[in-house]
Amino acid sequence: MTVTDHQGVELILLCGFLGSGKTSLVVDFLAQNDLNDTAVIINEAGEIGIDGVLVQEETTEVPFTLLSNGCVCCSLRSSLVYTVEQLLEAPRPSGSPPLRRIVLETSGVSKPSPILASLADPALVVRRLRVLVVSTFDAQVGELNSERFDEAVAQLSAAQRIVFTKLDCVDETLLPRRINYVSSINPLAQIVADTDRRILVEKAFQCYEMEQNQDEWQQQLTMRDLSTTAAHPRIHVLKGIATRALYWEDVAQWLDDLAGFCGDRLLRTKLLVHVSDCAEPILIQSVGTTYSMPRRLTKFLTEADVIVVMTMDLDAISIMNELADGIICLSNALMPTNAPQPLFNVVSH
Ligand SMILES: Nc1nc2c(ncn2[C@@H]2O[C@H](COP(=O)(O)OP(=O)(O)OP(=O)(O)O)[C@@H](O)[C@H]2O)c(=O)[nH]1
Repeated sequence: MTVTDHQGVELILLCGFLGSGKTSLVVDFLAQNDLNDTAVIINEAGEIGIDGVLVQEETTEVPFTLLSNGCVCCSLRSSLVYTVEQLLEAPRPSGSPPLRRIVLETSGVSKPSPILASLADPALVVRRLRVLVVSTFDAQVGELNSERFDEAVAQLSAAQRIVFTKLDCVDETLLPRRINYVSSINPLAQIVADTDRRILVEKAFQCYEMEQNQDEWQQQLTMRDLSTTAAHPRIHVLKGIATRALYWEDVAQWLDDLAGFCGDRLLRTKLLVHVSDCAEPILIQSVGTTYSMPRRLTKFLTEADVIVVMTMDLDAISIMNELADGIICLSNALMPTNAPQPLFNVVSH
């Protein structure tokens, strides 16, 4: 892995379980904005593209592609890469600004991890595509989907931003409980739960523009206070601390080892680390075992490292036993219900 600077088009990977309100969110976004810097791709598992029709009803201005009859997380992976490449290459209509954002609405049963692996295609990486995972959470259905379907958990745990939908159908006294539940699955995600639909929709599709929003990033990288959060029975949220001065090569090796050991059980990794061989702190993330390109953060002032690993059915002790000589010590930030406390001590620095 090498460290690069970033710029370019942002791809908003919109996931969320079946019927959780993805298409409605896209339709509202197109309706309330005059978008000339955005393109939309809709993926539907079935042959008949209802979502696509709904979105096209709303706009004829925005470049639109339908990938139907299969999932972009399995059968349509090469079509997805080709489609994104075409959008990035297409000449812009005269008078239009450069393409800034592609919204990819995935089918409700897609898992984000394989899609992210596809989007890590070298053809897209050289075009500096940045990916932001946004997941919808149906506040009316609440916990049910993620209790029953692995896909729903994978979508929520992969997200950098979780947008609550159907808030108009939920008693507002229930909202703190819902937020608590979502935090137990993904304490790192930005939660968007505005009851004003217009504001919610705007926030849902906001580009990260990281260079301008360092404070927001810092806030998101720091885990929320989890003291009142009830833990999910299968999801482990682990925090890490460096046991000695870090070199980038060692960090890269540790991440490879972590992915190799955890495999499918690795849901999410987020590291902001200071390394001895680079003046700026480095940000690297994964969804599943797919790591994003590491980034140097030029405006990040904090001295503290942030290391968070989220796993399914795999605790800190098992990982620490496997990566025994590791440079990073993991402990539980949030204990799954009934799980034993770790036996090792966290080494501070
Ligand atoms: N009351 C209310 N209904 C909503 C809201 N969002 C979506 N719906 C309704 O929920 C149903 C499903 O919404 P969609 O936007 O099609 O959901 P989706 O996630 O795109 O569904 P799939 O494509 O099947 O995965 C539709 O009947 C919508 O009208 C909301 O915020 N409030």
